[in-house]
Amino acid sequence: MSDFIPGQRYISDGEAELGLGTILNVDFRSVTVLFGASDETRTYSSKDAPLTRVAFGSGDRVEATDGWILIVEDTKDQNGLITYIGEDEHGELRELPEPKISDKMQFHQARDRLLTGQIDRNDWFNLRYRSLQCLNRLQRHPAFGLSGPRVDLVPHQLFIADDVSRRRLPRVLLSDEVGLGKTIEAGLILHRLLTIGRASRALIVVPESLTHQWLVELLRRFSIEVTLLDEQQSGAMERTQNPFESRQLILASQQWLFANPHRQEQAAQSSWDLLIVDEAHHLEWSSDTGGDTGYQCVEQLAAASQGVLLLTATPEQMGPESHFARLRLLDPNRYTDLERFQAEEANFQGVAGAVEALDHYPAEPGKRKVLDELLDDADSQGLLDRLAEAEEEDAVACRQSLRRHLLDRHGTGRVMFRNSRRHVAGFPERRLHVSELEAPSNYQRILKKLDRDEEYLDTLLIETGIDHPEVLLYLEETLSALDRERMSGDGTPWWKTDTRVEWLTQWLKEHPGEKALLICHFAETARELSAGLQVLTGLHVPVFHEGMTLIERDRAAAAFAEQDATEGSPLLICSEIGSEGRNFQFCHHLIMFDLPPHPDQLEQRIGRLDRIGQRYPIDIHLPVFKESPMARLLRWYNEGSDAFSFPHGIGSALFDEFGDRLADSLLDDEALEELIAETRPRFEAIQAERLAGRNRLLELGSQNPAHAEHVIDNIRDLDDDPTLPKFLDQAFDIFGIDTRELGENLTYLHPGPHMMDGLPGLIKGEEGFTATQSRELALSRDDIQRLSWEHPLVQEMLSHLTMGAMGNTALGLLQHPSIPGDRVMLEAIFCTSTPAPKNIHVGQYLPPTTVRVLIDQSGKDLSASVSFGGLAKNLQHVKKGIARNLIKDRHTLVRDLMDQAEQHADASLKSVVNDAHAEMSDTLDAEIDRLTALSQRFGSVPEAEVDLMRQEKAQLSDAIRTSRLRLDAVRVILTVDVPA
Ligand SMILES: Nc1ncnc2c1ncn2[C@@H]1O[C@H](COP(=O)(O)OP(=O)(O)OP(=O)(O)O)[C@@H](O)[C@H]1O
Repeated sequence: MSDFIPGQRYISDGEAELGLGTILNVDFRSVTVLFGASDETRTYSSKDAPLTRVAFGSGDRVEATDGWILIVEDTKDQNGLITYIGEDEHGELRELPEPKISDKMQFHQARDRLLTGQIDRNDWFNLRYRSLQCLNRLQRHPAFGLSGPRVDLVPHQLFIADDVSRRRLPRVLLSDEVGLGKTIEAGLILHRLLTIGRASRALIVVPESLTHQWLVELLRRFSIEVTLLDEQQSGAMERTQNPFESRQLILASQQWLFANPHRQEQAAQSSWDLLIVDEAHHLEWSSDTGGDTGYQCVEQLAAASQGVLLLTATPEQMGPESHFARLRLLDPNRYTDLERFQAEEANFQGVAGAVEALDHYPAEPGKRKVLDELLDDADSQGLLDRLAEAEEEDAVACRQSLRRHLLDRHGTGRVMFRNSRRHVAGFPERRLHVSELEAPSNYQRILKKLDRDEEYLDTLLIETGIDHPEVLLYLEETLSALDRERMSGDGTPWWKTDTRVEWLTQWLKEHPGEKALLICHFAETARELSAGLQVLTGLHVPVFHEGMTLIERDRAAAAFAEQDATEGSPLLICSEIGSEGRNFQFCHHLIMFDLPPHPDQLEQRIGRLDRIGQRYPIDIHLPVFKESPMARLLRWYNEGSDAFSFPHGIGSALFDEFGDRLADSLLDDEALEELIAETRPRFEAIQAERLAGRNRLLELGSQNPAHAEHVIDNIRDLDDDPTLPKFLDQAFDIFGIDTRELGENLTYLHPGPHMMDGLPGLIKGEEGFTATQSRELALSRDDIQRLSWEHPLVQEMLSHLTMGAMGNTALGLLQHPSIPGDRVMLEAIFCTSTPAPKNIHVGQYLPPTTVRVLIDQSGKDLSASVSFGGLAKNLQHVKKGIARNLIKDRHTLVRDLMDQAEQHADASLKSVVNDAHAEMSDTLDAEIDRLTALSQRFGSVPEAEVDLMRQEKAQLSDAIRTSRLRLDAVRVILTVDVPA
C-alpha cells in the first residue's frame, strides 16, 4: 500500500521545472500526478516514484491558487492532507488546504529546495560557490569585456577601446589610417559595453559591400551575433512590429537605409545604446545644401542613440565642412562654429609642443613657461609644482595627469582618434612599379584629337555623358561610350586592343602561384576585364563590384582568398567602391589598372593590402599609357605628394587646393610642371605643420603607451588566470561536455550523452568544436575557438551555475576522529543581491559577493576555522533518496540553523556595502570633478555627460545602500562516527 493520497502536493525530483504537482490517482501499482502549471500529467510506479512531498513549516510563505499569500504558523492533518494555518498579508487569520496551493509556486530558492528534499550533488554545490567567486572577481576586473575577443593585443586599439568604453556618452570618430583596425576598435567597444551591461541595443550601419564582412568579423572575433536586416525581412515583420525592434543587435546596409525614409523613421523610433557607422566619409554636408540623405539619416539616428561611433580612415575626403559636420553629430555643443574650430586647430601646434615639453620638465626648467601658458589653473599649477620636486615614480604620475589635462582641454582627442603608421610598428614597405605602355591606336586617336582641338573635350563630355576629368582618365569607358553613342566601332571590345590587358596576362605568367588584387575605377571596367581575360586566357577571374549582390561578392572574395593554388584564383578584379573596407592582406601584390581621381581613394586602395597582418612588402604595379592624362595624374600623386610611399593624410587638403588645376593640367604638360612645383612645397609645409600640430596632437591623444600597456597587462592577467582551466575541467564534467585532448594546447569539445541542453555551440548528436585557451594559437587558426572567461559557452555555464537553482543544495557526510557522530552542521552561502538598472554596471563596485557561514548544531560559528575547500574535500556523497530522508528527519533543526546562519551573515553585510560605496564614491567623485572642470571651463566635455554621471552616481548609491543578502546555496553536513 502506498502513502500517496489524492490532493497531496509533490514535486518531481527530476523535473522540478514542472512546478507543484497534485496527486490525481493512486492504485495498487501506480500514482498519477497532474502538474497544473505546465499542464503535464505523469504516471509513476508507486514503489519508487521520483517525487518529494511538499510540506511547509512555520514562517514559510505559501501562495494560494487565487493569488493571496499565507505566512504559515501551524498545520493540521485532515485524512492525510495538510491544512496550513496562519495569517495572510493583511494580518487576517486564514487556512489553506494543500490542494488549494498555487500550481505555479516555484521551488528554486535554496531554502525551499532543501526543505522539499531537492538535493543536488556536492560537486555542483562546490562549483557553484567557486563560480560566484569567479564572477565577483571578473566583474570587478579592469579588463572585463576586453579579454574575450579573438584579437591581437595591439596597444593603440586597446587604449582607444578602453578609453571610449568607459565613457557615459561614447560618441567618437574613429579615424585611424586605413587598415589600422577601426573595425576591431569598434568591435572591442561594443563587446565591452555588451559584456558589462552598459549596452544591449546596437545598430550598425555599413556600406552594403561590407555587411557580410562585419557579420563574420563580429561573430568570429567577438562572438557577437547580429541580425542583418533588409527590406524583405522588414516588410514581412512590419505588420506586427517595428522591424528594428525585432532584435537587439541589428546590422543594416547604408544603401538600403539611406534610400528609404520610412525605414529610417522606424530605426530612429527605436532607441539605441550604440550606433556604429562605417566608412562615414561618405556622409556629406555643406553650408549651401545641408546634409545629403546619408548625413540626414545618421543625424536622426545619432539623436536617438546614447553612443555613436563613426568610422573613417579619410575623414576629410568630402571636404573640411563635412568633416566638421560629422564632429557636430558627435558633440553638437562643442562643434558649433567651423571658423572657430579651424582657429582652434591652428593652436594645436602649441598644445603638442606643451605635451612634449612635459617630458623635459623639470630637467629643462625653461619649459615651464610653455607649460604655464596652457596650464594656468590652480589644479595644474599644483601638479607642475609637484613635478618640479618629484621623485621618478611620482613624476610619471604627475606627467600622466598633466598630459591628460592638456589633451582633454585643448586637444581633439576626446571626440576624434587618429593613429598613423608612423607610430604603429610592423607595417611593411610599399614599392611602386610603373610600366609605361604605348596606348592602343583607338585611345591614341582620342588623345591626339584632344591635343589638337580644345573644343573636343566638350564634345566628348556631351557624347559620352562621363564627367570631367574621368572622361580623360578612363579611356576604355570613354571609348565604349562613344561607340554606343555613335553606333560606331566595329564591335571590338576595348580589352582586345588595350595594351594593359596584354601586360596583365604577361604579369600573371611571370608570377605563377602568387595572388594579386586588381583595382580599377569603374564597375563596368572590372566586369568587362574579367570577361576579356576569360576569353583571352581561359582564366575565370572573380570580380567584385558595387553592382553585385552580397552573396556574389562574398563568393568572389572567398574564391580569391582560397589558399590552395589550384582552387583559388590568382587574381580578384575590384571596382573602387566595391573594394572599400575589405581585408585582403593575405596578398601583397596590388595592380592598379588605373588611378583614382581622388588621393583618399588612392589611400583606400592601398589600404586593402596594407593592413595589420600584412607580412610582406607591398608591391604596387601600375601599367600606364605614356603621355596620357593618367601618366600626368601619376606624376602629380608621386612627385607632388609621395602618395604611394606612405599614408600621410594630406592628399585631401592638397586636392581641395589644387584639384581644379589638376583637372586642367591633365592635358597640359607645362601646366602640370607648374602645378607640381607648387604642390610639392605646399605638401611639405602642410606635412611639417601637421606633424608638429594637429596630427601630432591627434596622435598624442589617440595613444598612450603607458596606459595601453596597463590595459594589456590586465588582459593578460585574465588570459593567464589559473582558475579558468580548473573551472573548465569541473564545468565540462558537470554539464556533460566530453573532451578529447588533441595535444599542443588544443581540446576537442563535444556533447556527451547526458549533456545539458542550451549550451552555445554544442548541440546533442552533432559535432563539437576545437578550442584552446591560448590567444596566439586561436589567432593563428580560424577553425579554433578561444576559451576565455568571456566565451559564450563559459558565460552560459557561469550563469547557469549562479543564476539558476543548479547546485544550490547539497548534503555531505563528514567523518572525522575529533568530531562525534550524528551531529548536524550547516554551510550556508549568502550572496549580495543588488537590484539596479543593468546599464549602470553596479557589478563594477558591488558584484555578487558571497558571505559563507558554517555553523554547528549548537549555532557556533565555525566559518573562520574550517575553510570551504578543507571541508569540501572531506565530505562524502550520499544517494539522493537517502539524503532526502536525512533532511526530512531533521526539518525543524535545519530550518532553525538556516535562520541562525542568516543572522551571522547579516552582520557582515554592512562592511561589504560600506566598502563598495566608498570605492564607488571615490572613483566617481574624482571623475565628476574632472569632467565638470572640462565642461565648464573648456567645453570639451558635453554637460549631458557630466549630468549622466551624476545621475549614475545617485543610482549606484541607492542600489548599493539597499543591497541585501539572500541565501544562495545551503549544504547540510551530517557527522558520522569513525568506525572503531
Ligand atoms: N588586433 C587585431 N588582431 C587581429 N587582427 C587585426 C587586429 N587589428 C586589425 N586586424 C586585422 O587587420 C585588418 C584591418 O583591420 P580593420 O578592418 O579593423 O581596419 P580598418 O581601420 O577598419 O580598415 P579600413 O580603413 O579599410 O576600414 C583586418 O583584417 C583585421 O582583422
